[in-house]
Amino acid sequence: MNTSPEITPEAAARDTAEDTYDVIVLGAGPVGQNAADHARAAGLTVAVVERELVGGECSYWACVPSKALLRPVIAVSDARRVDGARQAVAGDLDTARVFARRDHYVTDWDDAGQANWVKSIGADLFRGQGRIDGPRRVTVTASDGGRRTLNARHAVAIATGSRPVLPDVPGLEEARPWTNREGTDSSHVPGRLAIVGGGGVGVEMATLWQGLGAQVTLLARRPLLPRMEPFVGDAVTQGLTEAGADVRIGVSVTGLSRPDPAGPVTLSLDDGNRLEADEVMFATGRAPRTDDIGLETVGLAPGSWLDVDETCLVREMEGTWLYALGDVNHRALLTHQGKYQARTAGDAIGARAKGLPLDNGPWGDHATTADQHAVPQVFFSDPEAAAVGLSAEQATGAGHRISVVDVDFAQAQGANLYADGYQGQARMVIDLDREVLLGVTFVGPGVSELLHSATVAVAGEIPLKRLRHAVACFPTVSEIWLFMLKAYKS
Ligand SMILES: Cc1cc2nc3c(=O)[nH]c(=O)nc-3n(C[C@H](O)[C@H](O)[C@H](O)COP(=O)(O)OP(=O)(O)OC[C@H]3O[C@@H](n4cnc5c(N)ncnc54)[C@H](O)[C@@H]3O)c2cc1C
Ligand SMILES: NC(=O)c1ccc[n+]([C@@H]2O[C@H](COP(=O)([O-])OP(=O)(O)OC[C@H]3O[C@@H](n4cnc5c(N)ncnc54)[C@H](O)[C@@H]3O)[C@@H](O)[C@H]2O)c1
Repeated sequence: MNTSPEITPEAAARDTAEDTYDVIVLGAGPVGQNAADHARAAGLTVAVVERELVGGECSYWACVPSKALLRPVIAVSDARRVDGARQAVAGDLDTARVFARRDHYVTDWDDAGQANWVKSIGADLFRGQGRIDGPRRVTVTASDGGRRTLNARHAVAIATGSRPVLPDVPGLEEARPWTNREGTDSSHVPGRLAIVGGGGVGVEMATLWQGLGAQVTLLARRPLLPRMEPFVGDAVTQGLTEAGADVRIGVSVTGLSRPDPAGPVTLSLDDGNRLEADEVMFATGRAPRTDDIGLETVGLAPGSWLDVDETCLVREMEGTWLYALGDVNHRALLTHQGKYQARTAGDAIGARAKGLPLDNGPWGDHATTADQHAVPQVFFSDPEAAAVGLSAEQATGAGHRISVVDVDFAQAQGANLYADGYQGQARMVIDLDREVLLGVTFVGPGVSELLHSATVAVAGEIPLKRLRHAVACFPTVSEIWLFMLKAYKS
């Protein structure tokens, strides 16, 4: 792991002058990196501050390792759905190779490659804890205590991400629970794993660890994946159950105990039951990493999510200098959406710095309009879950007059050729006043790669009348579009 400080006390003492950059980016996750890239492309000087690993949670303890671990699990499952191939995958997963694959994709938690990339775009990397110290000013404290002050001519972009939130239940500390970190960096399969929380992290972790051979119990207060259409959670619950996991809905943990640190952990549940496991993981949501970044020095509440406008400027701030990108603005806790915000804001910072007019009306170059209308999301569960835009409930809640079209994938021959007895469902939510799509949801094997077609249709506000002319190839899973559009017309 490369976390060595680049600012030694000697270096700090040598360089007493304060450094001034056009833009300072706090946090070098995928979002901070994209903001830096676009600000550099606009010809601005950029300092990037990172306290842990360049690449952020996404590269080392979230998206990348989880998908590297999930892919073998889902690949085997997919093969088992195809007669003739099923017979060739009779054995267990080679967990050592699966973990080695993960280690490859996280570059053994060494960030040298990504740090070099930051330098290659002409930005300066400062390793240490960044804190805002009044308007347009950031101090960086390295792990050896060296301090440096950076001034920003034009902008400070906060891209410090989020951390897991654990419920305040008795025995939490003694239980030494896993979070997304241990759930993605462990190289040992626990015999019994209890996972608390039925959102994206809980569902993917249950899929993954059950697939790797643990006996998983997933404890969720509400039906799984509650932000998606209800049929998604039902299908994913069925998939997990068929894989051998014990999925319990409507259950909360009231206490934990692990008297022997080397022994099992016991969970007390609000239904009166107790559950013994070798490890317990909490996947109960996220909090912004804004508690120790000096927000109080500019009149903002430490630890708060940061409310932003369409260019990602923090709303409660005077002037046009403070931006909040990615998880910290709570728009959509997704890497791709944070990167979209970073590209947009980076370009807006460039335009503002040059005094150019902003193109920040709906769908303009400097507006994150898709955050409101067309956020795509894939959960790599088995079956996969994919959605973009609004669910039927969200659309109705937002005051749209809608029509809902539900179609079973079994109708599409392409789906059946993809997986024998393909089980999956699709839904379109249509704005009846404009005859465009407000949202699309798919659940089924392989639907992750189908989602972008729906994202294009929703973001492009393509009239359904025109969508009919976008012909899906025979025989592909995409033929579902034909059946959805036909069901709407009839
Ligand atoms: C298990 C899991 C799986 C996920 N899978 C997916 C997925 O498949 N697809 C997807 O789109 N999203 C996924 N997500 C969500 C995704 O990880 C986040 O949305 C994404 O990491 C946000 O990027 P970011 O750059 O805002 O924050 P981060 O990736 O968290 O990066 C922030 C960086 O800022 C640094 N930092 C924080 N404070 C300071 C400071 N004061 N000074 C200097 N540096 C600081 C941190 O060290 C970190 O490197 C997943 C999340 C989890 C937990
Ligand atoms: N493939 C992907 O794109 C992907 C994968 C994983 C996570 N993510 C993103 O990361 C973010 C964090 O995911 P997450 O699953 O940690 O959070 P989440 O907020 O999506 O889900 C947490 C769940 O835990 C439940 N919960 C909260 N407190 C609880 C308690 N005490 N006991 C039982 N249940 C409790 C909540 O009701 C909620 O359903 C999400 O926004 C998600 O979209 C994305």
